[in-house]
Amino acid sequence: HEKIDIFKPDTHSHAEFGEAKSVRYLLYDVNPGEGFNLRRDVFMRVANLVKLLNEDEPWVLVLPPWGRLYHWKSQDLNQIKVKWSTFFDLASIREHIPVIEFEDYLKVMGEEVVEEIYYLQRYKEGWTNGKWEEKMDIRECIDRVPYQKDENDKWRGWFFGYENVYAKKFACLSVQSEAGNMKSFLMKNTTSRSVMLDRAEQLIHGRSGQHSTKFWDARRSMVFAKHLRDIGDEFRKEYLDSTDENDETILSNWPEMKKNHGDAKGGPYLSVHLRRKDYLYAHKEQVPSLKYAAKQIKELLKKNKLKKVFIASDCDENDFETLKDGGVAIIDQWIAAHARHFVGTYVSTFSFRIQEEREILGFDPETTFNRLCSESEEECEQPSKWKIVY
Ligand SMILES: C[C@@H]1O[C@H](OP(=O)(O)OP(=O)(O)OC[C@H]2O[C@@H](n3cnc4c(=O)[nH]c(N)nc43)[C@H](O)[C@@H]2O)[C@@H](O)[C@H](O)[C@@H]1O
Repeated sequence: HEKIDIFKPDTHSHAEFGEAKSVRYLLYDVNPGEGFNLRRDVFMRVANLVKLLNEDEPWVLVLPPWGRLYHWKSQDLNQIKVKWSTFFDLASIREHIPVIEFEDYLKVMGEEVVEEIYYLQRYKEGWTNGKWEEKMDIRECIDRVPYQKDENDKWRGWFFGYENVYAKKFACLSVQSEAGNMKSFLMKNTTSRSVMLDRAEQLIHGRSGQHSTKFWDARRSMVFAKHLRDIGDEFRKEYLDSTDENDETILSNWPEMKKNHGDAKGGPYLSVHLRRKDYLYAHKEQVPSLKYAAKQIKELLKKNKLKKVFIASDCDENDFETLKDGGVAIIDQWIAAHARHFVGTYVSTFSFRIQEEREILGFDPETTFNRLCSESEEECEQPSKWKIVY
């Protein structure tokens, strides 16, 4: 067994639970159609479930390798089985909860196995009398599930592209529940060393939603990997006259970093997240034409007395050769997060994650919770201000 330092001193150490309780592993996956930034949101929900579990039992969250993402179109790059450390700083995440990469999990298990899988689904009958009620029950599978039993009674599925992995047990679980309430299910109904929740996006934030410190602790722990931040910082310095010292955006170890709104000044540029592709038809009414976007950008530059603009976009002109698509997107987010003024795209989770990053850095919310409008909107409602709480 490879020795990996997954238990940080401030989380519960294995020894604290006594020898009787051995470490258990929670795995999860998300609906294949979901993009990178919604997946980050699902991570926060599952992370806080693991946080709760660790109050009673030592559980480690197994980070689902990235891959097969609908938006990652670069053909020539090998974009499956991508480790979390490619994008995030695991030491920072471990300040919140114990986590392990899937590859390391397989080494620890010594076998390519997931012991039990629960495929989360809705209730067939929907919400009864239209009221939200917390519940979960093992039920027949409603939709066709992406797991099949082979001739040796092994459950086969995607498993992030690891072809030999199998599960011993499989069931569909209807849920109408916030992530934290899975704790009692896991503690009462499962005993295996490893349990996987597929379609984890079915679980909602609930009480650990955007207004809670729990949400923000998980969010703050998701620090981008240093090698990506460095590329973003290099670009800021070279093209945007932006450094952390001048802009008052110095990042410290997240548990100690508590900024006030307005502490951060930001680099002397405007940043825009201009979402195109599927949004051009999915949100036709709220997404501007390029011409109208340009008009708004010009006005914002004038209003904020800025001369430079950084545009993050998924439009086709993007042509980066050596970085994985996820890496480029993170650098875009990083640079956009450091601007003096930001404007995003209607309901894009990509924009939401930039807004959160700016909250962490300590920007005035007025410079953050903004979006572009389309020419057809009579009232252009601006995004809700999800302010950081400590
Ligand atoms: C309609 C829904 O929209 C949701 O998208 P939305 O929230 O914007 O945000 P994401 O879930 O991140 O998905 C959008 C993906 O498109 C790329 N992308 C978008 N904007 C940029 C950008 O400025 N720069 C770069 N480099 N890449 C960008 C990137 O790969 C990103 O993860 C999706 O999660 C759902 O799957 C669904 O399609």
